[in-house]
Amino acid sequence: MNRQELVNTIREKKSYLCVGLDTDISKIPKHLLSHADPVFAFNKAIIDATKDLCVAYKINTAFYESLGIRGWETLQRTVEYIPKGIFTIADAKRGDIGNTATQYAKTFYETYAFDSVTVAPYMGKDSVTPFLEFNQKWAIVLGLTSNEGSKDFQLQKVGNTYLYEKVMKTCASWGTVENMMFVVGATQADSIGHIRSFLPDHFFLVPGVGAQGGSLKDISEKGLNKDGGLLVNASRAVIYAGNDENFAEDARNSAMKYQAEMGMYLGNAI
Ligand SMILES: O=C(O)c1cc(=O)[nH]c(=O)n1[C@@H]1O[C@H](COP(=O)(O)O)[C@@H](O)[C@H]1O
Repeated sequence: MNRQELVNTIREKKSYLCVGLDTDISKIPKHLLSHADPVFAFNKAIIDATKDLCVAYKINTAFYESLGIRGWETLQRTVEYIPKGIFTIADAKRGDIGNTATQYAKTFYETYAFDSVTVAPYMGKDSVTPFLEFNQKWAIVLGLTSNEGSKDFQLQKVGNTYLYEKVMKTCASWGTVENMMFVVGATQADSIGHIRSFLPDHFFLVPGVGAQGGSLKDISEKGLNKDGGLLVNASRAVIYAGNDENFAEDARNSAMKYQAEMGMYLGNAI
């Protein structure tokens, strides 16, 4: 999917919600366990219940890889089930030397046909640029992450500048606003305005609302740009909003609350 199509979808749906399919087989309602592929049965119901409210789905590959070959089959079924016109993210956080990075890019862009993959930039230019060489595909580079450990490296200063800022500016120079996005955690609301000042046009993938406590209001007020420019992810807060026969309806109600709030913020911004 290209940038303009994503922006149009955000405008049409009045939403920048990304639903995170971090589906843990031990957390899905027990009645689904009799299905041939219980995780897919769960994902299918969640997608059916939320597809009109969100503009992206993020599949965290760890939850699938941990199940071995069955997990990869579920991942494939799930990504193929996501309706065309909804942006797909393989949250795989890959990062390796050039020829290996190219294989990772092919895995997620070609074999599984995702629009994008999350990339850890620690190994530098030749670990990131292979993800930029595919038409209408996106590298989503870790910028300032939502977790406690972001203090260990990202929020250390190199000279007068935070390391995350140096990394984001350097990575941005390798790509364009058409093939690169950045992860900025919703728990980093104090910094998102500053990040927007030096990256005015990039899309940010913002995880950390819901279970991690980030404020949708704060990050929206500081992070939205004229094109939307945000994909705000909620995983557990949507997919595990309920845990019985009504789980899909509960997920829909949770997604609807986020979408309604986003509609309000978008109204002022784009
Ligand atoms: O790249 C990510 O998606 C990511 C980056 C980050 O800084 N923080 C973060 O939580 N994530 C992912 O976003 C999702 C958050 O899930 P919930 O906290 O359940 O909404 C998980 O899949 C995390 O792996």
